[in-house]
Amino acid sequence: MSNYKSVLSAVASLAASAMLIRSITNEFIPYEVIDFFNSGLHNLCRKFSTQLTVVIEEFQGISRNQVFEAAEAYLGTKATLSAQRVKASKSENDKNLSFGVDRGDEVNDEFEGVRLRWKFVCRQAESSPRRHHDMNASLRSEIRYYVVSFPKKHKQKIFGSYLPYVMERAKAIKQENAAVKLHTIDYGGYWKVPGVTFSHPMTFETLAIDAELKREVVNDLNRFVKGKEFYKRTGKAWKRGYLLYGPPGTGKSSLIAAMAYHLNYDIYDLDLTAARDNNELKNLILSMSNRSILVIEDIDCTINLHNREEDGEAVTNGDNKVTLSGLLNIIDGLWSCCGEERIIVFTTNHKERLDPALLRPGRMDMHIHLSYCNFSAFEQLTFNYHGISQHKLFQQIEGLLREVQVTPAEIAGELIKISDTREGLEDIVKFMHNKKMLLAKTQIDQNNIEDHEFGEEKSRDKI
Ligand SMILES: Nc1ncnc2c1ncn2[C@@H]1O[C@H](COP(=O)(O)OP(=O)(O)OP(=O)(O)O)[C@@H](O)[C@H]1O
Ligand SMILES: [Mg+2]
Repeated sequence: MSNYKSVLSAVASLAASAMLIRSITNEFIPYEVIDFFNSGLHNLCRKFSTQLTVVIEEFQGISRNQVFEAAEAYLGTKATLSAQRVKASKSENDKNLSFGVDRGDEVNDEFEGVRLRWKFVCRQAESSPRRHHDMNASLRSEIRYYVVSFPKKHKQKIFGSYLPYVMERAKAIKQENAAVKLHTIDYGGYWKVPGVTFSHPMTFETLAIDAELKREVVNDLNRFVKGKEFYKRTGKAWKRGYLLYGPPGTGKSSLIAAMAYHLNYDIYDLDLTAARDNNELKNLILSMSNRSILVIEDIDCTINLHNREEDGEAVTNGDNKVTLSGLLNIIDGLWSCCGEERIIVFTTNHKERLDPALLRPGRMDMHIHLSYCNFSAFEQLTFNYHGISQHKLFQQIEGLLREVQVTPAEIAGELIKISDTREGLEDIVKFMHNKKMLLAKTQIDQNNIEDHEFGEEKSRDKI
């Protein structure tokens, strides 16, 4: 017992002496000297450690450190796997929930066999005289940084491959989570900032076009986004042009929406009549962001695209001085030398009305014909609207679709009226029969008119 007491009193007196020494040193020994001893001890420990620790501070001067931002996004995806506490958040412009590491928490990661340990550190900013030289730190109430530790011998791999990988992954995570934005032109001739969240309901899953054509388009887009190396190797600008043509209501605008969602690219909807002249058009193109789709709808209507030779100085569309040569210069010149990962889409109901210069091979990489509804598109529509993929009337409808030209928009319009598909599909058959009869009648009328005119001509000849 006495032994126990003496041990206790020895510990107490040791602690008291330590406190005393500490307060004396704090009072009388300058900070610089304490720092010197502390860092000496620290350096000694570091020399013998096999681990290397990298500190990633939140700020770099007044701007945010991009490595810190990347770590924040990247670790969010890891946090749900190994952290004790996870932060969840979502802003209006995000599609999904984002997760983050909570203060003081640790996350494990592994890269090509190397184990890494991340920690998110937050501490109160000191207002001690020692920190006054650091104006930013003294203005902030909290200092935040990540530390990542890993075996020293893998330094090269971590700096050369892992950290760049974290940056790349973070970029992709942010892009995946950002909602698609639609940009239109304001009165001053600039893109409205910020764009509005694009919420068209169409995706490639719901788009009803020929199944083979759909596959072709999706594959083409996938090749394009993965083509960074290809475009670099071949010296081609990382751009792609699509011309969508076909009658009204066949899904041209719907296809653009599906493309934007598939790629997660913003849409820049360029109304050529809203741009005052070629110069304004140039500025608009220059101020677009990468990973975006420039859309020019109804190109045959918004600009007089004929008479290329004349349009150099001509006022082609009322007061609008945007010309075909201006547009072509942009596609060939500016468009191809600024920015990357960009898509341009033209739509028209009348491909035959476009100037051949616009259709020249190499100008628009892919011409996509959106046509009347075929059976594969019909099946997709009935599935979208009523969740059915089989029906006794399908065979009859398949036959009718070969004879009658109906647009997907018309079929969609009929399907939406139906409440009970068993009965309702009869109405669609009726609708197509009516169209067929109308078509036959117009054909007969047309023939009668032609016969009549021919008859009149003949009798004139006789006279
Ligand atoms: N291929 C399709 N798949 C699914 N729905 C379609 C399709 N085509 C048309 N629709 C329906 O019809 C509506 C109009 O289609 P959309 O605006 O895409 O046609 P468009 O070809 O752009 O016509 P326009 O030439 O008049 O601009 C869409 O909102 C959609 O509901
Ligand atoms: Mg359209």
